Amino acid sequence: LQPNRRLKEAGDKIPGPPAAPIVGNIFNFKVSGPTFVTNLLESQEKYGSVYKIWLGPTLHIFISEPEDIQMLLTSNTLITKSIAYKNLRSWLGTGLLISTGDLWFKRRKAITPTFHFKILEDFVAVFNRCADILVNCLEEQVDKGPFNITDYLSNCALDTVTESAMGTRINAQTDPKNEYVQSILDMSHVTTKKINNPIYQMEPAYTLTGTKKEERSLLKILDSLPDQVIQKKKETAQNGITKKVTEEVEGVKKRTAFLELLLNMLKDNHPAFQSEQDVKDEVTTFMFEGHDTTTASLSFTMWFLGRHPEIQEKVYEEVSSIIGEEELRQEDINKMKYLDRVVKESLRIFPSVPAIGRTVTHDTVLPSNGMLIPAGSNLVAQIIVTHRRADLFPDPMKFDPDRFLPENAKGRHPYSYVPFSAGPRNCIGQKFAMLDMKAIISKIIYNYKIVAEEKLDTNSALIIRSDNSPMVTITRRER
Ligand code: HEM
Repeated sequence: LQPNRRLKEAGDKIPGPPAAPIVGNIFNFKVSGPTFVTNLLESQEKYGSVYKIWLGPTLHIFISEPEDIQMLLTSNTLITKSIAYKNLRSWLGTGLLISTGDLWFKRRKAITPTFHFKILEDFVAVFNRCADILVNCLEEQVDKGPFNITDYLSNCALDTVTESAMGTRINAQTDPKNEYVQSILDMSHVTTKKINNPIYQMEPAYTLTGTKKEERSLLKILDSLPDQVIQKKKETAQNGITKKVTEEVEGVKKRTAFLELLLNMLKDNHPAFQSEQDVKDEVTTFMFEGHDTTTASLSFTMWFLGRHPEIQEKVYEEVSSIIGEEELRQEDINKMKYLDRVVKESLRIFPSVPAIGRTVTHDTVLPSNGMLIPAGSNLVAQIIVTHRRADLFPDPMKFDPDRFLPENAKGRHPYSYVPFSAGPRNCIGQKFAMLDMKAIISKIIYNYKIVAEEKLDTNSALIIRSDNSPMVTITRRER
């Protein structure tokens, strides 16, 4: 549990909160929970734009200068995720988010074509269908007073990713017995408990804890949905149905790209997919990454729109000039320029992934101040802190979508805004997410007027989410 001497010496030169022997900062610096973001912002204020904490023997160096973030994210060598991600392994296995080296490279190369814009065009039809179901589900809340809209949004986001990328319909929105969404939330909390406690890093000790027991039972639920999804897909593939582009499988038009491709690669003995577990790890990763981040961002955007009626009206005006009798297509969604800025601004103040970390595999120097970052430490890009810096975004907590008008963004460092990360390990689902979210929001605002209560509680466990909020009231728009 002692850091090596070199790490200790380099760490001692970097400012940071006082660390206790052995445990370091685990009691005075929580890397999750409701105070996480304030913690980051206050530490930045107190120690400057580069500071460190010790979690047991591991050194974590936090950065927020755009040029330092650029160095980290564009590096082709600093691609190994930080030690904290190890705690996700029991759940996400070798999936793209946490794998590294040659395996990550092969997988990324194999999966990238499945997010081609032509495939996304087919996915947009799914986003439309799921958003229409959401609008119907919300009908039960019209004029009924405040309710938490996040529950509706998360089931919709889960339906869109499962039906599009996996080609399987699970009807999360209309099936009340779905434990998966809650289990993801619980598993995120288990994972951050593990990150916060270095004792939990020692497997024999961790095995004896209640947290491990909770993890085991959650994994049973979290494993079962990807299993079902793969099984359903394999059955339809055996029937030869998936080969026909216009064919329908259980009422779902064949639009599969991702999972079908993975199963084909497994059949063809592709070096990136050697076992069924490899496929399952990716399905689990994409179902988690593909719906949880999107849900969080949708919830925050709904809150902002519900608090800013004038901005909501501008969105309404824009979407009602585009939505018509026909299904929305990709080009229609791309025309929603104002809504695009609204979502971007919401992701600035609440980036679903508030910070990302890399293991420093070789000594590295920070461009902003020439500080040595030693091999063996972890660098953490505090996306949320950078997004809220007043020197980069004046009056940072003001919700102002027009910050993203090209004329207003001129001169801003390109790495001062990175909600989807950047460089070789950027978010593979960025375009997917923007189309999905814009389709969903446009349909909600086209049909309903939203008013949100002021209270918004946030909580961080891997990603930043709204906690039991936003509470909103909806009324039907008459046209
Ligand atoms: C608002 C929505 C989203 C946000 C803000 C977001 C953000 C991010 C960020 C910041 C990363 C980098 C994480 C890191 O370096 O540790 C990432 C990676 C990733 N995202 Fe997203 N994401 C979103 C939606 C999606 C969707 C819809 C999918 C899939 C359909 C997806 C799949 C992934 C995957 C697989 C990775 C790992 C990529 C790699 O390491 O090669 N994300 N995302």
